Amino acid sequence: MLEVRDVTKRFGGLVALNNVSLSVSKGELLGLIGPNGSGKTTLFNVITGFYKPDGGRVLFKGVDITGMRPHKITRLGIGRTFQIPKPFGRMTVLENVMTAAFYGGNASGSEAREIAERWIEYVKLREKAHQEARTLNVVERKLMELARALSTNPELLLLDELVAGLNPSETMEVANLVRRLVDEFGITVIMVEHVMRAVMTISDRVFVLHRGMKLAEGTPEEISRDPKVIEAYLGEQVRL
Ligand SMILES: Nc1ncnc2c1ncn2[C@@H]1O[C@H](COP(=O)(O)OP(=O)(O)OP(=O)(O)O)[C@@H](O)[C@H]1O
Repeated sequence: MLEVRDVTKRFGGLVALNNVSLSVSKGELLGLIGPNGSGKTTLFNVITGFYKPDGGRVLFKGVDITGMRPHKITRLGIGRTFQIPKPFGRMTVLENVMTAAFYGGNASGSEAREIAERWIEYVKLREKAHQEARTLNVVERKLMELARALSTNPELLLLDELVAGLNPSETMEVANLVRRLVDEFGITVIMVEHVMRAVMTISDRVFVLHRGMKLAEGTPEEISRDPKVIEAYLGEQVRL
């Protein structure tokens, strides 16, 4: 479904991604982890066209999408959430999600409403659908962000720290919603996450970035006992 081949991205003298290769199969949930500043968000930005890589290629379903504009990539079937959601605060939840379906998913007006309502229901925000987005709390904003990404009708969904800032029970609730997207809807997911319990519980496979390079890749069990990974995280407040 997705193939990242030897991608390099520099910011001035800083090499944020150094020859990174990664592939994801259809229906897989890949956890993407790594200490702060290891290049996770940069990789998402390269895949979704927000950054043009300095080297390497990105292929989606066999099509070379390297350097394509973000809206075009969305329409090809790659959706994403952002680490810091920026909703239209004075628009309602429904309007926010409909906008994503309309512009990102290319749906007509009535279709957009139907799609938006379906995903709002899925993320359990139905009771808030007619409230302004600015009235939502942290969890609800995250869920609305997820509904917006889903409304663009993605085959591949990139989630950037979706559960950051949530309490442990909210975290597992949202993590389970994500797992169901894969199991019930066949959506392929790459999830960047610092909350190890969530990543290790729901991922099929985990990919570890460290200083812009691949450090390790394997099942959650393999990764949590990999000495290289444990060392990379030493000094960070994470439990593998
Ligand atoms: N637009 C930019 N301009 C300059 N440097 C950048 C830019 N975006 C990212 N970087 C740098 O690239 C490196 C990788 O950053 P990135 O945000 O991808 O890491 P991350 O793994 O997502 O980190 P975190 O877990 O803290 O979100 C960091 O050193 C960061 O400061």
